[in-house]
Amino acid sequence: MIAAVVVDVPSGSVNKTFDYRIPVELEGWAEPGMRVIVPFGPRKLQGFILEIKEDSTVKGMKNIIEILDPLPVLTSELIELGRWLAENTLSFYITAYQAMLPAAMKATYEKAFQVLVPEKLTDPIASLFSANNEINVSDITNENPHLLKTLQNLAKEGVLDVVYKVKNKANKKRVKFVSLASKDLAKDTIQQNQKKAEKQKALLRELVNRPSGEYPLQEILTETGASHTTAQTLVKKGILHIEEKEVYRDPFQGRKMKPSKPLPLTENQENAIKPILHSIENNNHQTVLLHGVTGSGKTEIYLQSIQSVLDKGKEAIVLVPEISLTPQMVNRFKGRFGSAVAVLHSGLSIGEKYDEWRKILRKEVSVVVGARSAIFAPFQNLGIVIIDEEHETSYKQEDHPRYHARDVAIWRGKFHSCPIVLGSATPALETYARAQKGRYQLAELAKRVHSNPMPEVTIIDMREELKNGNRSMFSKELMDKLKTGLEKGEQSVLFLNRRGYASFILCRDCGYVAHCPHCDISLTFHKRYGELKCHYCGYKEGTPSVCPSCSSEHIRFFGTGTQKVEEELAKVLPEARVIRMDVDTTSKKGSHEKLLTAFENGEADILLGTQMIAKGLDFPKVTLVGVLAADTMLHLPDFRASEKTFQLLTQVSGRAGRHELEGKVIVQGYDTQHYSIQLASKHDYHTFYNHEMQARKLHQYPPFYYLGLLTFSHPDLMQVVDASDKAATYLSKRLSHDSLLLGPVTSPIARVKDRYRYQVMIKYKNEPELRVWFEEIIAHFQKDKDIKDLQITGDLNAQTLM
Ligand SMILES: Nc1ncnc2c1ncn2[C@@H]1O[C@H](COP(=O)(O)OP(=O)(O)OP(=O)(O)O)[C@@H](O)[C@H]1O
Ligand SMILES: [Zn+2]
Ligand SMILES: [Zn+2]
Repeated sequence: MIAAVVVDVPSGSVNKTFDYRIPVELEGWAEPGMRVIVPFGPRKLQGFILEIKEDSTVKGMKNIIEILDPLPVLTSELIELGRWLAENTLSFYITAYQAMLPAAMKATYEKAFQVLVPEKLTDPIASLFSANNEINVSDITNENPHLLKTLQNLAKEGVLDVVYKVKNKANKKRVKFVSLASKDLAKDTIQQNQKKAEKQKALLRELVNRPSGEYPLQEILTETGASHTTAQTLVKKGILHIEEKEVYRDPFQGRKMKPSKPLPLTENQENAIKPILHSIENNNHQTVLLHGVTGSGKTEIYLQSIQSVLDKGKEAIVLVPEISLTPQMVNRFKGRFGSAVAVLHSGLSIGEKYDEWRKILRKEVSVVVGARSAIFAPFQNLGIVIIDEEHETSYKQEDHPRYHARDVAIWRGKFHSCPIVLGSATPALETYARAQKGRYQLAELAKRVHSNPMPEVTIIDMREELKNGNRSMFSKELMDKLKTGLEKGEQSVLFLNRRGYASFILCRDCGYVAHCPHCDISLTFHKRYGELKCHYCGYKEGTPSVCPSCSSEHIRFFGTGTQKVEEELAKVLPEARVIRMDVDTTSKKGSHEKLLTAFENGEADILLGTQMIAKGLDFPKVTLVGVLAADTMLHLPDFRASEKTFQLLTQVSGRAGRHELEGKVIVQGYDTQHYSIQLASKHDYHTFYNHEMQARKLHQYPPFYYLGLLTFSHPDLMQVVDASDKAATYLSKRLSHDSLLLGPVTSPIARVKDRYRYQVMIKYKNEPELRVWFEEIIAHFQKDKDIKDLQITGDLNAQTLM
């Protein structure tokens, strides 16, 4: 039998399957979807069997060396999905398949020298191989590049051999345990009064004082302050034993989950869940947009839909944006479905992720809650996919393969004839437009559960505050409300929008922000050249020293950090207990959860934070939400700036007054007249939608046009300019006249890691050949040996241009 294998070489010329013979001893075992190790040139590579067939026309076929999996890790559905994914995202097949699997299953490769003719080796080389017949190349290069040359020469002479090894990343969790070789020996060592070895003695004393047995090495080291080297020294002296053992990983070990029962649905919820249940019962595919205001009970609808899927013996995937994948969120699903739930998110270690994923493959769970890549969960009887906060940009992967989880979900929904539910209080414009056209079914929840009102929003113009002599970052009203909240023992959330920090200039007196005259986006400030620049069309102008609109000198770069806000709070409200949540305070594993739990338990009065506190939080005692600098994001060089601002303000406001206590929101900003701020304060999605659609139509942006984007990067600016120029010319000859070609221009991020970046943008409605042209361009430059280091990425449906 023959296996068609796609191998782990992400390159254009290898982007196909290769035929390998299945050796007799592996016949009957090999199946499509299994990982294998195959010879490829001089190397050994990991690959996936995509197909098993009777024969092949290939001459001189080699044998499969090894099969890595007892069962296929890619189901036949995923094999098909991978093909579609690779083709539609302009990725290599191998990249698409690897994206579907946990990182632990990706191979790493090792090159090593092995001794062929030991007699010909002289010292010191011979001694290198004394312990083992083999040395990894990676072990040498770091320490001694000179030695590498010697070994390479020996390999040329045939004294050494070069072998390629495939490593599986550690799949099982291993922990080092330490024990004493003999207690007496340890005691003797402690007695010797050697001054230097204090740490060694401390370590031994710790173990002597404990009941004999093994202890996790890390625990002992932490306890005694000794280092790994100290422990190793004692092992060499024969006083200690260290042994690695396997332990089981459970990210939710020892965590208490509050069990929950289905709630009787409100009338609104009853209506909204109908189309979903209908699709489940009739086994037909349907995409349902669940548009429900914050606190309208969307989650309860998700839970009950999942229940009916489980009742039919099917499985469910729930996607949640990474930053709202909080323990609170997970508990809502674990509380209802208990151990039937697996969780996949980036906070887990590679191994924990792998373990959770295996539970899915082994059918030990039937619900998975996770971030973007959980859409590839290898369920075989999928009954529903729910995408919460469907408008979130993190559902689009901005690296190969550039897929959008929403598109993959719909593909799988068609395959399994099951519903896809897109939930949001602020659906993406594209999504709502499709619902209006009837391509998606629309279900709306216009009211909060129990009809408690949406919080009242007050907009404060900080220019006015400045005029009235208030130079602080808090408006008078926000200060007053913070104080009242403190007195009443209620909680407040302060939100600082950090996106767009210092990248544009703003007049503190009149709110003026420089815009491109051609593109309807703000100009980006480039400190190095002291100029303002448009990242879409290349327009530029000098930085003004006075405001062009009101001649004020208070024109400056905008930006304030959370830390500064915290300091200011300590000055003006010293009695308030503040928890600050930003990248700095949450970088340690588990700290995110700790801070939220502390706030939930009332250990603080104010939660101050960035984007990460905007979503999903459901705290009963929060009555006030303050938004500092609501408008910073409006000025990002992004055609979605208004949409993102509206979404964010709506989300943040939605954190207030979700339960018995009434909520209040104060939004501060400079450009407060902007429709996205005004309409968010009125909780008016529909007007916003209509307004924004007009703007998009006028400026030819999605959802009226798709954006195709080709990005070029190279360390040499001239190469990038030249290549992008050629590509633009190539495309301009082929594009239909309904399409628009923009550029080449520098990318919004003009240089990354010393590589210059240029882009060509195509706005198009229907361009069926575009994928082929992109592929041709990419292939053309790959063949050109002179510009070897040129990287080109293509995206047929770019979500952002940043
Ligand atoms: N039918 C119901 N009866 C009683 N309480 C309910 C019902 N449905 C939901 N709730 C409660 O109402 C609150 C808000 O619901 P939920 O968090 O699901 O809203 P949401 O629409 O997901 O909000 P957001 O988009 O802001 O996250 C929750 O505390 C939830 O337990
Ligand atoms: Zn001004
Ligand atoms: Zn422009």
